[in-house]
Amino acid sequence: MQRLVFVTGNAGKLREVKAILLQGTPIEITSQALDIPEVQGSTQEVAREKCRRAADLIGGPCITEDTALCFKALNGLPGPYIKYFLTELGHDGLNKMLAGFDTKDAWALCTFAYSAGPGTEPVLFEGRTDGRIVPARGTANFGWDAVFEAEGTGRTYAEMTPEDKNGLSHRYRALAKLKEYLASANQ
Ligand SMILES: O=c1nc[nH]c2c1ncn2[C@H]1C[C@H](O)[C@@H](COP(=O)(O)OP(=O)(O)OP(=O)(O)O)O1
Ligand SMILES: [Mg+2]
Repeated sequence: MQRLVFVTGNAGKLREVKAILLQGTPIEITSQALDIPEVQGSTQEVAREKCRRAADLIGGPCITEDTALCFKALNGLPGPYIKYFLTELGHDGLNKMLAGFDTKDAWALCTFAYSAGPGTEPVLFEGRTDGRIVPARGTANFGWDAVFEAEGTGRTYAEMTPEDKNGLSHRYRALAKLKEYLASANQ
């Protein structure tokens, strides 16, 4: 059994990561809720730096995760800053940001970072799910789930069962790569 500390302050992320990883992996996730300061920059820079700081804080191997929500009309913004946009503007405000643009296309991007311990360079695993921004639909219990309609489904994440979301989400796709990496590193 491989033990990994997932450093996150977000209960929704932890719930989904546990559900996805339970499907046949010898990885046990424990978590520490630390709110790590996040630098500005590309999604990769943000992810690397957060993981470095987390490894320093816990003094051992860990994973961290960053989620970006990227609007095509805005060249990928808000991207890694979506948390602040969501807090300040809400679901309605995110829709209004796109009012003057023809395309509501968007993508959700998840970046897991794995650090083998303090002083090591984090390795990144990205997963992306395409979709578009729509007026809120469904049970809004996690972040921007209600305003993100996943391509080809006609449903927002908030209208899906957890199983359906976890079968096609940005997080699921990134975790699949992390799982594969950990499995081969363990041989
Ligand atoms: O699947 C998702 N469906 C809907 N909303 C989501 C999802 N995943 C993250 N979110 C939200 C949480 C936060 O408002 C922002 C990401 O910000 P982000 O810094 O990565 O997360 P966080 O600060 O809440 O937790 P952490 O302690 O792991 O950094 O998007
Ligand atoms: Mg954060």
